[in-house]
Amino acid sequence: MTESIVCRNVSKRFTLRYHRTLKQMALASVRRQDLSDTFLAVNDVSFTIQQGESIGLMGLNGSGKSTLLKLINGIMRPDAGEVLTRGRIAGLIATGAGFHPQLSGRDNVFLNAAVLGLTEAETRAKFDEIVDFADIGKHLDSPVGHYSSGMFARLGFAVAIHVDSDIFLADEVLAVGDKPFKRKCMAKMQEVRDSGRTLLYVSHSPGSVRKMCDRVLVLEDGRLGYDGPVPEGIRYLKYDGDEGDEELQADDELGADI
Ligand SMILES: Nc1ncnc2c1ncn2[C@@H]1O[C@H](COP(=O)(O)OP(=O)(O)OP(=O)(O)O)[C@@H](O)[C@H]1O
Repeated sequence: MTESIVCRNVSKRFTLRYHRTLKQMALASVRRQDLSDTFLAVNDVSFTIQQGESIGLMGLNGSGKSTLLKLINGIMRPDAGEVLTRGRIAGLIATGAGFHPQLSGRDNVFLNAAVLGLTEAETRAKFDEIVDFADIGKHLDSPVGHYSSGMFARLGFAVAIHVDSDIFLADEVLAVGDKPFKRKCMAKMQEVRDSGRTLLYVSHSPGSVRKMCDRVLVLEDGRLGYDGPVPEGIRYLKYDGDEGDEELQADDELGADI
């Protein structure tokens, strides 16, 4: 087996900023007190993912999932520990990331693909497929600064999924897309999984994680609370008690990020 992602005692610290009165600031300055609080968004997290594994990254809002993906992707550096990855990484982490607002969708496909490591010729060869998948019609030639968040996600996901990567990171992909697009994304991610690429998929939806993943990591206040099989992970999160709630169930069937 080949290791694909290794995190060893990874931590990331952020500064908590909140409003202070002028009086509080003046007093702190006189007393030479430091008014900034820091906290660990990712706290001493360790795990190993083998090439071809499909992992659901779950946890409540603010538990550190997106931060962990950014550390794996290399957008951020850890303050402690180390992150090792093997091969090319693609994915959709933050909607609109890697897009230039004043350029058209068409130009942004080339820009985004270049950022992900594709040559111009490679992008040209995949261009029609990418545009077909995004299905944003005549908006392809409008500046992306005027796009809705759903259109951003469509184009970003379309580019990322068509890059031949070894690791695919998916965060919030399904949160803003409409239902037909969500179905399309799920099908495409299943293809990614079946092709032996490593899939790390952030989701709040037990249904889509059951469908897509063979292992679950659960973050709790930045710490890795659970790492193991999917059904137990969903039970650990207490996400398995929605049986009576028709609205949640309907969303879940589609694999929506609720
Ligand atoms: N750049 C930053 N500076 C300061 N704090 C940050 C920054 N990015 C994230 N945080 C904080 O770190 C914590 C973890 O955020 P993160 O986005 O990783 O959570 P998440 O699990 O992805 O949440 P959600 O499910 O809501 O998307 C939150 O408290 C968030 O406010």
